[in-house]
Amino acid sequence: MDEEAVALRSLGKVYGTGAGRVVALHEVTLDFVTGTFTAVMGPSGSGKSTLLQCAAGLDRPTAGEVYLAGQPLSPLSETKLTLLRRDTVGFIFQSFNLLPALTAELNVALPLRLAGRRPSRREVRDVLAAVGLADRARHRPAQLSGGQQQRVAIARALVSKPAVVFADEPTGALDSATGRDVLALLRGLATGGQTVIMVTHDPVAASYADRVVFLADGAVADELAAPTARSVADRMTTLELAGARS
Ligand SMILES: Nc1ncnc2c1ncn2[C@@H]1O[C@H](COP(=O)(O)OP(=O)(O)OP(=O)(O)O)[C@@H](O)[C@H]1O
Repeated sequence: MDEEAVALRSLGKVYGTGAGRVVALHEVTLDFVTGTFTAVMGPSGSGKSTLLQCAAGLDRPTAGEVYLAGQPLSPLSETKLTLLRRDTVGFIFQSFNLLPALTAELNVALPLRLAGRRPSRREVRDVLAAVGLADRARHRPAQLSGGQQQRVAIARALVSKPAVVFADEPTGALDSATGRDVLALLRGLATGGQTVIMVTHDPVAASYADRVVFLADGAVADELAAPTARSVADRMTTLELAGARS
């Protein structure tokens, strides 16, 4: 399975028991080929965030298997899983989770320091430059705009050069111009050989991907290759109408 950076096999996730039981994912089988950019879309509650959390090894599925870099996750202890995540994946969330007391460069360096490495200033400055923040390295989050903070968070996710980048609504809090910059950056990562998996509600954001996977009621409802904003929006309307009828 070396061509797939991430593979999901008959993945299931059930939350709660009895009357409070929710089936968030059911029999989801998907491959995310190395060097591709996939957008995951679907109505609210369709299981997008759950899929991302399970695929990234942040949450355990209740059925099926996740393969990350060819490695099945279910046999791994929490410690081994943490190490694999640290070496393999980067996360970008809508909330930036930067440490307010640290400068941009210290925020970016943090994951490497936590992994016991002492990153060179050059390494950190290069990744800040890649997100267009070369001149902001010494600024703290409160001295940066929302878009700049998101780019610091992206630099932090990228500094360890992860094989797989997971992004949950990465442009949700950004204005459209900054959002486009972030999407172009994610597109560039995939072109450079990293694998990007992004949850979004926005057809324009999805159009930057190579493929869109549509979820409905915790299952894969459809896929679209070479998406355009128009084709994604049309497909979503069709799925929503089908959902409203069922
Ligand atoms: N920790 C939890 N406990 C119980 N139910 C949960 C939990 N997390 C998610 N769910 C339920 O699982 C289903 C899928 O949720 P999920 O957050 O994955 O959907 P989503 O497609 O990301 O939604 P949204 O677009 O609104 O963020 C929903 O019915 C949700 O209420």
